[in-house]
Amino acid sequence: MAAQSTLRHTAAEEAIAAFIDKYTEIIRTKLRRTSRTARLLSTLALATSIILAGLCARRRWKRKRAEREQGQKLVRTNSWLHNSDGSRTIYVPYINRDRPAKVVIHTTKPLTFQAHRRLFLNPPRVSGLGDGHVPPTQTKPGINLAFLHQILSLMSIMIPRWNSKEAVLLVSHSAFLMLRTYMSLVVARLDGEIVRDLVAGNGKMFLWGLVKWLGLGGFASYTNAMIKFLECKVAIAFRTRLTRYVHDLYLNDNLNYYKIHNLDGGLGSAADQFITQDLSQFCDATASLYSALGKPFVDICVFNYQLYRSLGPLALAGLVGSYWLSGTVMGKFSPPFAKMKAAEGKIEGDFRGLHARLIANAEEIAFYNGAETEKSFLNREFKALRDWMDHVYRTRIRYNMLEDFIVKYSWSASGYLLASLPIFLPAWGGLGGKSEQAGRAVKGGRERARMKDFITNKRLMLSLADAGSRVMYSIKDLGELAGYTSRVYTLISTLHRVHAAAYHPKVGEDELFSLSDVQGTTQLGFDGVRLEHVPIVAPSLWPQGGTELIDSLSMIVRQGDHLLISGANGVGKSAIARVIAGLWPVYRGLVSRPKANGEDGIMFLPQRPYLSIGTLRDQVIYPDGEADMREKRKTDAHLRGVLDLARLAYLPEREGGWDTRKEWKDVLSGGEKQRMAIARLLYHEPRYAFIDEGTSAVSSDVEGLLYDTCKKKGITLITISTRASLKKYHTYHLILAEAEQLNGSDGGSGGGGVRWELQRVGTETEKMHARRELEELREKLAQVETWKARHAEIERELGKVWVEGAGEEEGQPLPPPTAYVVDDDDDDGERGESMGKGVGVEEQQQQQHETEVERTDDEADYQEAQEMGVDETETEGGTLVTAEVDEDEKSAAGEGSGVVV
Ligand SMILES: Nc1ncnc2c1ncn2[C@@H]1O[C@H](COP(=O)(O)OP(=O)(O)OP(=O)(O)O)[C@@H](O)[C@H]1O
Repeated sequence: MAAQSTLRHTAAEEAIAAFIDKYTEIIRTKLRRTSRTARLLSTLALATSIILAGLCARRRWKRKRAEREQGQKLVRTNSWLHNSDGSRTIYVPYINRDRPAKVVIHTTKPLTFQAHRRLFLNPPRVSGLGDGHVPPTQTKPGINLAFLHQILSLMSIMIPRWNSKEAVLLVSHSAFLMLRTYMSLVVARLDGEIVRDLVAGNGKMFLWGLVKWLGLGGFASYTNAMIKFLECKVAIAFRTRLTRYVHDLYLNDNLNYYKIHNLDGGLGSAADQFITQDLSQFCDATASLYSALGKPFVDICVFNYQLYRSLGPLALAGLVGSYWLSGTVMGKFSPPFAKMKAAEGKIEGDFRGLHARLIANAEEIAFYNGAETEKSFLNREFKALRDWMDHVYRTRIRYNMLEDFIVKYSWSASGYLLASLPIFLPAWGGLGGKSEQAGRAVKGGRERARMKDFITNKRLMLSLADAGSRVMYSIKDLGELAGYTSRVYTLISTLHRVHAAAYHPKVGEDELFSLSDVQGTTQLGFDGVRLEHVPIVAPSLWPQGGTELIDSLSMIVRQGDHLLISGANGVGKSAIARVIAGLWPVYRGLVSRPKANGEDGIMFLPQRPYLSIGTLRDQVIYPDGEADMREKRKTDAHLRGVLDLARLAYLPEREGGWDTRKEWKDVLSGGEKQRMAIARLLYHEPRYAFIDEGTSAVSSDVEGLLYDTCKKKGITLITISTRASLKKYHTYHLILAEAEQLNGSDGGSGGGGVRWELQRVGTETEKMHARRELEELREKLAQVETWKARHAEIERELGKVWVEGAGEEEGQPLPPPTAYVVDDDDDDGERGESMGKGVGVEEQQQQQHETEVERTDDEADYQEAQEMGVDETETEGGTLVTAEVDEDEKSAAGEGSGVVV
């Protein structure tokens, strides 16, 4: 054996050596024939190309390394890159890879949205999705024409071009599906052959059949795995397209993310459920249905043809008949899966929404100790979900029974029947029948031929039954897909409606101040903030009309004219900011404002400070990212200066640097959050800024400094506050108040009874107003003096009544008025006076009763005054100040005696 192996080894080596010699000789001969110069040149070319390839490889490696480092830095700083074509490059950290993945995101073009409006806002009448009017009315989800229109419309987003990645994935998926069908055919034939050889006792062929079987099995397994893989890839690709499209439509300058909840209301409060869960389920269902329907469809065509050939036309008619019957019966008894899925999505969304609310408001709920109440809300919602799921499962039992019986048993029975055709009715039995007739002549070969044909046909029929059952099961899946499709279509059509402001009422149904009644104009690019005859209206959800807060407001704020807007709670102060920011519609009149948000434009600081996810740096520069900051040539040192001005210089050290990531809304205190908002203002340096109660939690000394800093930076401030004390930092004062509270106003009046008045701070008119107010206060004070005198008089009289004791005359002494301290010194004279006046018992009792009533009223007033801690409000030189109650005056007013004026 060893000698044999050595021999074989030597032979192999010799063969290799001969091969090398042969080709070396060829090269040598060729080289000998070429000239010296050619040889030199080719050597040079070879060396150059090697050097160039090396250089390229090095450069490529360097670029990759720089890219990787940049990616890691961008991930750390929560930032991205702007590309010249308007796209963004972001780096996504992989969980089990040290390198982040690079993703380029292209924003959907406005033209694409316009082109798609036709599909989502003006569906064809035949689809039954509304009557051509926008917004389209909702249809019941189901397998109908509306479903066809919806899925085709969504397909135009998911597969935008025939050469897109998604189309390529689908084509490869289809190729593998067809390959698997072909393999099933080959397997069916091989199965028949193996059984035939086994029955015939042909061992060699039987073993060879097994080898082929195993080889085929390996390839079939690969095909199946690829089908699954490509199905998932298609689902992810669809989801990526749809999610990016929805995000571009949802989060843009038109503020659709605000309007969809606050103005349109078409999605309820669960847009997140639509975008996350429903969208993902829709994509999974579409991709799996493609393979669930695509493969069985191909299978059915191919296997039916094969069976037609081997079993004859009667078998084909039988097969088609059994499909038709099964489809009709199952269709009749099928529950409305689409509707059920759509309803399930909604209830799931509501439940999830409640949990999201709990997380967002955890601190507030914890302070109120509201866990029990929140739990009962959650349990109630979950019960609704559970009841619904119970109902769905119960409905499914009947359908599953029917489905199982039809697919597993009735089809196999008909399969046996059809397979017996060539045996019992050979004339009608196709190829099988013919071979049956031929086999009768060959003794012994008949059984074997029958066996082979039967096994092949049985396998074909099994595959056919499998394909048919998948089609039948897919009817249910198709119904569920219709439910998801309806939800996703509703999401995108609602977004298109909000984006295009496509609100058209039916004739004669236009409500005042509804979304279809928006007639105002917004002028962007104005250097200032101007409102001309603009009604301030709190909008209601479409199609209801809004509530008018102020009927016509006109004002103008120019550079350097700082304006304070004050008024009672709920009067509509923030509403003005909402109208100017474009959150609420301009129903009438003209609104002019700067175009840009932020630098050189306008900025709005909302009442509730917002802190984003990300690093500490992101909190200061929001809504900019680090890339924007670098583009503006601003550095961390600049940010430190900004924080210093906002009195937050200690934050970077305390929190461990600029790149620290935390849940900032929980980390920063109320005042710190407000100062962070001011820091943002100082970073962006806009020309105009709305500050809505932006310093209410900041101490008054720091408040003054912040205002001065902002003004020094050239920011024109428009402050919204209930505190008139902020007036000293402003040039103008817009007062909003109920009509009766605003005397001598030369402003406008609101339909809701709200009037407005614009005053210049510190002018003669304002001083006059202040003087008038002072006069009124003095008058009130004089009244107080009169009340004091009257009170003393009553006390004296009461004292007399008590001492003389009218009850004594009756033999029933009156109980002493315990709340009153009787001054003995004064008593005698007054008692005499009283007696002299001859006050009767009844009269005295009446007097006492009246005094007690008066005392009760006065005590209530006093308590109120004490709770407020202030006595009256005075106006000095255009600044409202509050005067504390003078302690002496308090006691004089009866604190000591228990009587208050
Ligand atoms: N999204 C909304 N939809 C409908 N009405 C709203 C909406 N937001 C506020 N309102 C109503 O509009 C009115 C004015 O609200 P606004 O927030 O402007 O009050 P405000 O004067 O700023 O009060 P505060 O001093 O309490 O902040 C209130 O009656 C409020 O209930």
